[in-house]
Amino acid sequence: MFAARRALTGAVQRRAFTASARDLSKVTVLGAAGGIGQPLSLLLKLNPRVTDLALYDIRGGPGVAADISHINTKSKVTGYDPTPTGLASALKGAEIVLIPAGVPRKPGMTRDDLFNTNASIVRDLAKAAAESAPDANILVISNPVNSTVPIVAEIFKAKGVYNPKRLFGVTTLDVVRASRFVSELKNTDPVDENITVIGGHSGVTIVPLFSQSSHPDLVGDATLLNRVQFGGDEVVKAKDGAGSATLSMAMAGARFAESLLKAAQGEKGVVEPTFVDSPLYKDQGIDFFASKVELGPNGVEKIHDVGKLSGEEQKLLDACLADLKKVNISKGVAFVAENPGK
Ligand SMILES: NC(=O)c1ccc[n+]([C@@H]2O[C@H](COP(=O)([O-])OP(=O)(O)OC[C@H]3O[C@@H](n4cnc5c(N)ncnc54)[C@H](O)[C@@H]3O)[C@@H](O)[C@H]2O)c1
Ligand SMILES: O=C(O)C[C@H](O)C(=O)O
Repeated sequence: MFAARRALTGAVQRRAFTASARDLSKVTVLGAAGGIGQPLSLLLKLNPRVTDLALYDIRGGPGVAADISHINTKSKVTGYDPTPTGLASALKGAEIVLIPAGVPRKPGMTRDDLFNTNASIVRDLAKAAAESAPDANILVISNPVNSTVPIVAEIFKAKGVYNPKRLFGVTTLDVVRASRFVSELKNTDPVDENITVIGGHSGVTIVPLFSQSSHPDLVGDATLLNRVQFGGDEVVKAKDGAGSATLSMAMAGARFAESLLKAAQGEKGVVEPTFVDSPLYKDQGIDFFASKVELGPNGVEKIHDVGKLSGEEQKLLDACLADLKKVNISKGVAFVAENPGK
């Protein structure tokens, strides 16, 4: 009798927890007044799954929040400045933290050239997140993603709160671009194109797998491959000194956040390629890798392996792995070891 009552109470409590998790989804954007931050915040305000939107920036957070808060959707919007409690308040209770804070490229720069500035920005924001939102899903947008994600991991490890299932490098823009570029070539609707992109998020570490799409004939199309791998450069060049992709990135970031929220709210089969702490190439010393990841209430549910590749794709993957190993990941890890910050 008592056991039955305990079981019932447990079930009710679990339901209550699930219901409250469903009802309350706080999303925090760090760098919310920037080129990505503003349209990203706008898209999140339009998402009915988001109940609380916290917008933080070193300048302009409250202004963007006041503007967006007039939009007639249900969520509550709050803006934060870097006051002594601003960042912690923005983070407290967040289910998802998106980080687009940092400087963008100018023509002639690689993403790696951003490392010196963005590494410490991401490190310090990661520290704040580890302290105020240790259980949140952290979505890293700031470049170079292949190095900034390991920085966040090192900080969370140092704080004793690292959960590899809740850290994501956002590579969705590569998938979005690949689908769009293929649809242009094949005269199809881009929403029907689902191109898997694996590896990382810069140059040769971006590896689209056309052999696994409905257009295997596109394997070996060097122009298309170059456009997917260097799509970011196309935008940097066109903006001519005014920054890099912001609007398409905002859409990609909002899509990834929506996928996480859907999965957290119980939807099954939500799969997105993303750069995560991955077992796939750890034996080669590569701790982070983007492949298709099934998302769930705990973040990463299942990491898919890369599947069958064509010979050409295998060569692209080999080049990607060499770059990830040689430069990107270890650079982030070494940065935190040498510059632990305050
Ligand atoms: N992952 C991707 O696919 C992808 C795509 C596009 C851009 N990016 C990267 O996103 C980053 C942001 O790009 P952007 O175009 O929005 O740049 P931006 O300069 O327009 O905006 C950056 C914002 O970050 C803020 N900021 C700087 N330091 C901060 C800190 N310590 N705390 C909080 N906010 C801080 C700035 O005030 C600014 O509002 C860049 O590093 C860029 O390379 C990544
Ligand atoms: O290209 C950049 O520097 C920004 C971003 O990573 C992109 O792919 O557009």
